[in-house]
Amino acid sequence: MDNVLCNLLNIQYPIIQGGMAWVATAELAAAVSEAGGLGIIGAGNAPGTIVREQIKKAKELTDKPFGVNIMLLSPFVEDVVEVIIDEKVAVVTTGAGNPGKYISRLHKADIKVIPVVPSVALAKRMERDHADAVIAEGTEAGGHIGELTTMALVPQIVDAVSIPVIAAGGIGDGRGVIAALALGAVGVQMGTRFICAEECTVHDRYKNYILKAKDRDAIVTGRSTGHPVRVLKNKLTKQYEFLEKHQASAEELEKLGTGKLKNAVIDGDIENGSVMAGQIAGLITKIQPAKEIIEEIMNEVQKNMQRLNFILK
Ligand SMILES: O=C(O)COc1ccc(-c2c[nH]c(CNC(=O)Nc3ncc(Sc4ccccn4)s3)n2)cc1
Repeated sequence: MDNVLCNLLNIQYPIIQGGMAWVATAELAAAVSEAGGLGIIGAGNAPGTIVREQIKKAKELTDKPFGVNIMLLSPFVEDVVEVIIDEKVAVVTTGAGNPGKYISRLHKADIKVIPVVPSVALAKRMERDHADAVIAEGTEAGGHIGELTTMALVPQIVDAVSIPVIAAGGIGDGRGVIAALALGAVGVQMGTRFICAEECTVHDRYKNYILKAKDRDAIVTGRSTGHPVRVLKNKLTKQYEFLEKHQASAEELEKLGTGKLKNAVIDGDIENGSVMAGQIAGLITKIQPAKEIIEEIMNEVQKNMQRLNFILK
């Protein structure tokens, strides 16, 4: 497609898969890239050695461009940046912090840098720091989130910066893609929908918990710690809410949450693990190959654009 994002990243469709910690492995990233989107490996809190293994595996699975997401709360960020440069990864997205100090080093290695931003202020700072684009992620998203909705955040960032804006948060089908483009975005990033891709390696119980989720099941915990995270309701969130209600310390809350994403993703413990997912979970009804997800979404875009043209003429 002749689209700003497709031309920037050399991809067929303006669809990026979210680089979710523990969830976005090489298998998922390669399948999304093979299908014409941009697959992203989620570095999460993993050390450089693990990230390098994932990059090498993705290179075996696809010749198409793929990226790596750097989670800026990780203790291994410096090491991961060096591995990404050494492995000549095409694109880096970043989350949960300000990547400003890494951008010039990544650009020197001819790597595109696309930070996730939850606010206009950070989007403007990223433009000043020469980011190639920004992902404006609304609070509807799963995992670590900001406070503004996608509907409110995206147009304000589009008006505030001149670099391309990608919309994320609460987007799960062709209607969401059209809405994002209407708000001025050049493409979308989706996380929760791709967790339900066949190639995603999370435990089946995690995927099925998303399929069973209703519109109000994706709730926010941890606001009191300064690191709000959106997850699906379960026993863990009830424990978390009890502790937050009784003014537990940030350390106690941190202790409760540590390692819980892995428990859900690897062990399939959907009751006591952290089942990170966005508010769009209630819209997702099936597990499909990544190629089928992307083709279905692009068909919905075409069909709904015709419907819109009809209504608006
Ligand atoms: O430095 C500042 O000005 C603050 O900057 C930022 C603040 C927030 C963000 C932000 C919001 N959303 C994203 C992208 N999404 C994400 O990063 N989602 C994530 N999900 C799970 C993650 S691992 C984690 C992290 C915290 C607690 C528990 N686990 S990271 N980035 C980006 C920058």
